Amino acid sequence: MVTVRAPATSANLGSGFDVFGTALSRPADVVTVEKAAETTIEVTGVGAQYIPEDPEKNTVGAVVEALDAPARIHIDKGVRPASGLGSSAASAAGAAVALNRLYDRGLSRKELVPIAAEGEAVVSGVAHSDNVAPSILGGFTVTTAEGTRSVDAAIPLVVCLPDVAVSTRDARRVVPETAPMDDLVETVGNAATLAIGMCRSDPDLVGLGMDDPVVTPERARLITGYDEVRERAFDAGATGVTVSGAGPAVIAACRDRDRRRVAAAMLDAFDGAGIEARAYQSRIGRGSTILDE
Ligand SMILES: Nc1ncnc2c1ncn2[C@@H]1O[C@H](COP(=O)(O)OP(=O)(O)OP(=O)(O)O)[C@@H](O)[C@H]1O
Ligand SMILES: N[C@@H](CCO)C(=O)O
Repeated sequence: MVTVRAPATSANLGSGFDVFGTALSRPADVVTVEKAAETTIEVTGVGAQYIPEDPEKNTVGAVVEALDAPARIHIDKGVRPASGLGSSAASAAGAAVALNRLYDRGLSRKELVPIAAEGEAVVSGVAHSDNVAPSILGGFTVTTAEGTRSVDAAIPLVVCLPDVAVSTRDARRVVPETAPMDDLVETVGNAATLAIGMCRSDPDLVGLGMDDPVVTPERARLITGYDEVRERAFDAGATGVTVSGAGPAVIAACRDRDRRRVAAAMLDAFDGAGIEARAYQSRIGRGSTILDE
């Protein structure tokens, strides 16, 4: 038996659509696997009632197939589904790390990234790796067709999750098919700024680089209260604010001393819009961890 804690993640960070991701220090899924002749999946925890236990429909089923590793699997969800916090990816990442160990497949963490991404194709139609990569590797990750690069960074984050669901599949439908050259230039500049900020663990540069003129404005429309939440977070000291993943969670970078104030301001703004929410005072964290074997 192997048990793995797989963290929530935030993809995109504004300027890095389908490329950037960060592991969050909290929340997390806990995935336990045991060898079995046939694969079965049991899901408990936050939002478990919305998650299929059929291996064909759960992200973990695709990982089992890819590793040829049938197992009895228990997923204890800490990451709510359809949150923008890489819920589907956390389970897939945890299963990939756990099954690799259970069956002694000997794959490196980086080699497990495309395997876990197969699970994302099951739910969103695209095997994007920007959530599974940080959930497996930890830190700040950059994923391209050439593979994944990662760096540890110490950046305080606040993630505010409203009590509404947005599916990644739906949120991908509003992404523009093309972008004007000016927007492309702005996005490249922001993404490069953010990457330098991560390498220097500088929350000001990271926040500055989180702006995105192409994808985020379209997705923000799906989140009631987004503009107010963003403004209030900046007023409270956030250095950057954007949609987390496909939403509806909103993520802010800040300094340690401002984290509580930013969290309170974001919650208050959602409350003003009539939306219940919860805030995670988080930071960039480590990747999947084997808890027990
Ligand atoms: N193991 C799993 N954990 C969570 N959701 C799962 C899992 N397997 C299948 N799903 C399905 O995936 C969907 C949630 O995934 P989705 O990508 O929409 O949200 P998310 O992972 O929280 O968001 P994002 O990718 O934007 O961070 C739900 O429909 C859920 O039923
Ligand atoms: N990059 C993906 C992440 C989903 O969490 C998207 O934004 O659709």
